[in-house]
Amino acid sequence: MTAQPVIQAQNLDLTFQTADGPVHALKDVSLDIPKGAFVSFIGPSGCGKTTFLRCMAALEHPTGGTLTVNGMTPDEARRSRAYGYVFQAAGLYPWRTIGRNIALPLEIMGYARAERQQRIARVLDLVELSGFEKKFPWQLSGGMQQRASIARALAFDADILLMDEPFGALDEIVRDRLNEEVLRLWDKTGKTIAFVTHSIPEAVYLSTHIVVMSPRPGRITDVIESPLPKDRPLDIRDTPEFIEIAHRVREGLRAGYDE
Ligand SMILES: Nc1ncnc2c1ncn2[C@@H]1O[C@H](COP(=O)(O)OP(=O)(O)OP(=O)(O)O)[C@@H](O)[C@H]1O
Repeated sequence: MTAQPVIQAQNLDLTFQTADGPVHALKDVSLDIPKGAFVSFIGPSGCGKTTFLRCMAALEHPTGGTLTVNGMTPDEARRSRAYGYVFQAAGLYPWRTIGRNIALPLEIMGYARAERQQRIARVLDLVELSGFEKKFPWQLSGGMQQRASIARALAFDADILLMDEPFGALDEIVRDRLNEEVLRLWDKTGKTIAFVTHSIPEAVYLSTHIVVMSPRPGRITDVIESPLPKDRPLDIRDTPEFIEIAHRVREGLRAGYDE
């Protein structure tokens, strides 16, 4: 990885203290994420993918090692709104319209009304939800709600987007479409994206870098730099190059299980 890292983890360690004893969630995790990369984290349940993402967002605090986000501590990065965060569930407030859901972080940050309106229109256009501003979340399909939640994360124009299994709950056809849309969005905006998934095809289709993790304790076992071109139609998944990368990811996951 040659470009200046936007996220840099060195020997990161995190142990949760629980009633049942310590849980070693991350062990000796070192990773550089270059600017503009699309990095997927894949690994079995409990290997620390979400915990790692939450560390980047300053929602968890490592018990060892160092982590910088845009050259700052995660706490500083959070205060300077360096990232947007998209959760597993869309997490929209049901009593607010889509527009007012997107407006909420902008209101908290003190943007004036005209600026808020401009930004809402721009991000709704980016996720192809123009015209849905006045709808309530329950009037939208699951996929549309997830797009609205991405729009909310994009509204304050952070350089980094942290996405925790955003499409896990959706059917495959909708997921395919949203995968295409996220790639288009990434290409258009040049953001750095860290993306957690359980799906090998999703990880391979989306990423410039695939980080394979293994559990107990959670650590990185492989980082695969994708040779696939940036322009990726969905049927790239049938090419030998794609299948070869998927195979390497699967082998990495299997190795983690066998240890
Ligand atoms: N707040 C917490 N307190 C105690 N243990 C935790 C906490 N958060 C996570 N863990 C534990 O840390 C480990 C890693 O959890 P994490 O949610 O990061 O895994 P994951 O790879 O994202 O899993 P999944 O794919 O199921 O979402 C697990 O053993 C989990 O039980």
